Amino acid sequence: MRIVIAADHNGVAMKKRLAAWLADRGHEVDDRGTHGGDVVDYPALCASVGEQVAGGRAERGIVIGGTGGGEAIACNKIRGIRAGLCHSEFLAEISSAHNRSNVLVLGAKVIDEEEAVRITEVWLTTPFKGGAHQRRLDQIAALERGEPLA
Ligand SMILES: O=P(O)(O)OC[C@H]1O[C@@H](O)[C@H](O)[C@@H]1O
Repeated sequence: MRIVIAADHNGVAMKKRLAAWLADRGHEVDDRGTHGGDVVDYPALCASVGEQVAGGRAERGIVIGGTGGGEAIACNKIRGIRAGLCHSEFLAEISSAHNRSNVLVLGAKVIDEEEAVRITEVWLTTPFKGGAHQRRLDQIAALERGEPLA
């Protein structure tokens, strides 16, 4: 799978750990930065990841921040992105099974690197359930297009 990843200054070490773990598992990793310790603003990183995924150039995206709260808001502004902020394996499972999230958001101030690996594994391997969840995703897509819901 081609996976695009980014982090702000809070998540550089966690991004490095996840990128190595993903590469070890055979994924192609597109690292969009940031790479150093300087403070950066996360919205452009979120846009970079989101545009790659929404444009079909990556199958999934991962964004790491401090809490991930701002990153989730920013990622979900990109049309076609369903970003899930997941700080447990349960949340990751539901995010994939129900929400078919195509971007995983993590907070490096909330979870440690080993938790991040476990959460990512669950998120990547849990299949979407479809059914009623697809109907709800279709409704979300209609909201995104500015269409009224019945
Ligand atoms: O590290 P500072 O700049 O204080 O705060 C940025 C973080 O605040 C949260 O919205 C995001 O998770 C972002 O990473």
